[in-house]
Amino acid sequence: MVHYVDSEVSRLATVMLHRPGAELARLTPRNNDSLLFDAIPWVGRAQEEHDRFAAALRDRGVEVLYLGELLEQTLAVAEARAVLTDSVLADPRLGDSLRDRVGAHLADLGPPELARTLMGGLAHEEIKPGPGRMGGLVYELMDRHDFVIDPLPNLLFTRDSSVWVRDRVAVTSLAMPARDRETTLTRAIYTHHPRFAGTKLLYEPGLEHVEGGDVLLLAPNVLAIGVGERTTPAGAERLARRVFAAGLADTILAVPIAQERATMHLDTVCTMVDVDAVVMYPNIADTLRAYPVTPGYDGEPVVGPSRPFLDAAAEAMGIDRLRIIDTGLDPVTAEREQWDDGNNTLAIAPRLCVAYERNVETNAQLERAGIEVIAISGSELGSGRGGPRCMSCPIERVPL
Ligand SMILES: NC(=O)NCCC[C@H](N)C(=O)O
Repeated sequence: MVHYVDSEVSRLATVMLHRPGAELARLTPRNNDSLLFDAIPWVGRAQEEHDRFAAALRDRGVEVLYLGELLEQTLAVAEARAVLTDSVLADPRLGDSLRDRVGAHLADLGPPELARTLMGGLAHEEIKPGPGRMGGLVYELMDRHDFVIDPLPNLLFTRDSSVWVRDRVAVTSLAMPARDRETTLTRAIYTHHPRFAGTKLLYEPGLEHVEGGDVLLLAPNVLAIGVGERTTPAGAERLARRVFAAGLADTILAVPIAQERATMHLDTVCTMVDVDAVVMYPNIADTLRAYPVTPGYDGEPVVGPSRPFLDAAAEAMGIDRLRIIDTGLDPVTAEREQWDDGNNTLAIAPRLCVAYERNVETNAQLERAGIEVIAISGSELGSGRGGPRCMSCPIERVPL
């Protein structure tokens, strides 16, 4: 199997998506903020929207892998099952008595039900009764709707929990507690699923925070890493060190972005739509800066002075200039469409991208610039604040 990605825009051959399921039905007005959703999605409609997204990719010859199916197949491997079960049982909130009871519940589940539970969580009222399995004080003091295993509604955004750089995969280190456990699943898939046998990990959970939405493969030897609400400077530095040690790039641009929800990742303000073009939030285009990081003689990252991002990117990519296509037409439309993931396009070939249909002005700008847009509906999917790029983890692109 070929698993190789060295650009944002070359022809997409294989991608990992996650069809949203029971974990979205866990969202309520009481927990949606902490679970990082801005509204309560209509689950059935979100699934329809997602199915159309997947169909649009398949229609263009892209192989779509589903995280849920890969997880289920991974759980057939005894070691993976043990690792993943232990990871939820390690939660200190459980206490020993409830841990025993939850452990017995999980032990009774086959791979499909266990996969559903690891993704969708487990509520107090769903634990199977059993002789001698009481659950102790923790169980008694919980509300019946409380989670014994938290659901993972943001699995939908497969971009963030792993990112491929050439033939290696970085299993990331997610910053928000609501997403922390996602990488136990992606790590198990890449480590134990037969399809990924022999894959080398470039990064691991538990290291300094890095999220995939902050990593852009600007050109085969050039990465941009957003540093803001999610990826920390220490995370960018650690990833740079590892990328250099593996010889995967010769320049990394560390790009500070505002630490706000609207700009939680670099791909919320800028994504590539051609080898030399990005769709970008105009309100920051002139102020965005980059610190070029290159390998020193001993492989240690050497940091250069900060420069305007667009200049630094063009120079590192070896092109005259990076073309910019603006979000929206005016500052207010741009702000609205940036919030609704107008910048968050998924290129499936140079000058061909998937985007949310609601961002009418941005999509028109793209078309005017010669970029074909496959418009998908995302009224429900977007309630988690992520667009087509966030919802996709490219696993193979034809090398440029
Ligand atoms: N790359 C991205 O921008 N991903 C979107 C993640 C949205 C999710 N609700 C989160 O807050 O992490």
